[in-house]
Amino acid sequence: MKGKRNIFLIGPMGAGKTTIGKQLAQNLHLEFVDSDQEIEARTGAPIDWIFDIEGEDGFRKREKSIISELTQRQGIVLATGGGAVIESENRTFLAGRGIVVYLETSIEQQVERTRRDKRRPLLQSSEDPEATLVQLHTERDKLYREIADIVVATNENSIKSVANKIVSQIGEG
Ligand SMILES: Nc1ncnc2c1ncn2[C@@H]1O[C@H](COP(=O)(O)OP(=O)(O)OP(=O)(O)O)[C@@H](O)[C@H]1O
Ligand SMILES: O=C(O)C1=C[C@@H](O)[C@@H](O)[C@H](O)C1
Ligand SMILES: [Mg+2]
Repeated sequence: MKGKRNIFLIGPMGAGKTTIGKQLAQNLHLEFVDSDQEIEARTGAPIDWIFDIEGEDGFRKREKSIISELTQRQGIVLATGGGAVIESENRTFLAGRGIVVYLETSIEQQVERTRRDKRRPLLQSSEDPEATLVQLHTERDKLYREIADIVVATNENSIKSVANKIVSQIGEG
């Protein structure tokens, strides 16, 4: 059934997965879910605390369990964490259970959009956030592309126009 399909947004920090995901869910009358927010709600602690106390490994275990669960739902727009694609089982679930949309953004935009945010420990702990973003892009771009059904640039476009672009590309517009 058409209304039951899922849309999974992937891409780096600051690509707009959370922001655009909310708009897209509204446009398509689907439920919006954000894996980072679900992890925080269930753990009862913000992401930077989880990283401090359990390390990145602990966070990735929680993320794996959430992605496995959320991708079994139907009719959702899921904004994933920027590093969700690192884990091969997450890639399998995302690719197999919905339409995967890679939101692509320049490093400059990522730097700008994440500058004021204090909830991204990989950038907070870095002396050179731009270099960290370049490094992450080098490691992850191929993983995003491996599972993406469509790739959408979010650089110059407003949130609404990116959401509209996704709707027309996935064929519901
Ligand atoms: N197309 C856009 N135009 C202008 N601002 C944007 C756009 N997309 C996102 N932003 C802004 O950039 C910031 C980061 O966006 P957002 O939190 O949605 O990114 P994200 O991909 O969910 O990142 P993360 O992986 O860290 O969760 C927000 O303040 C948001 O309002
Ligand atoms: O790119 C990443 O590895 C991360 C992105 C965020 O969405 C969070 O999931 C967390 O800060 C890690
Ligand atoms: Mg987000």
